[in-house]
Amino acid sequence: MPALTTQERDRHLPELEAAGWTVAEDGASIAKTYKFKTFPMAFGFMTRAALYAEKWDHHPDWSNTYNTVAVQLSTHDIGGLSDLDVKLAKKMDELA
Ligand SMILES: C[C@H](O)[C@H](O)[C@H]1CNC2=NC(N)=NC(=O)C2=N1
Repeated sequence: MPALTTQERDRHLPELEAAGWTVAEDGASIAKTYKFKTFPMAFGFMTRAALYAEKWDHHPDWSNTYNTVAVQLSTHDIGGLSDLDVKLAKKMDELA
């Protein structure tokens, strides 16, 4: 999985930032914290996202506290961002 090119970063990252994702200072990951009304809603979101993570063999670094899910996405194999991070970020926004 290749790293996003400069042009791809310029195309995708502003859109993700507008949707509430923040790009890490080193540019190697993106993060977003989702807040739900209840724990079952937070856990339901994680369950749905987990099915895509497994299907795409691309897994989030995330944590859950009650109704909050903090997500960090990065492509560990390359130590940076790839298409899969953009794809999973968009899917998570769709599922939230
Ligand atoms: C062998 C397997 O394809 C890799 O370990 C996958 C699994 N899930 C992964 N998830 C993430 N976020 N980054 C990876 O590089 C990655 N690699």
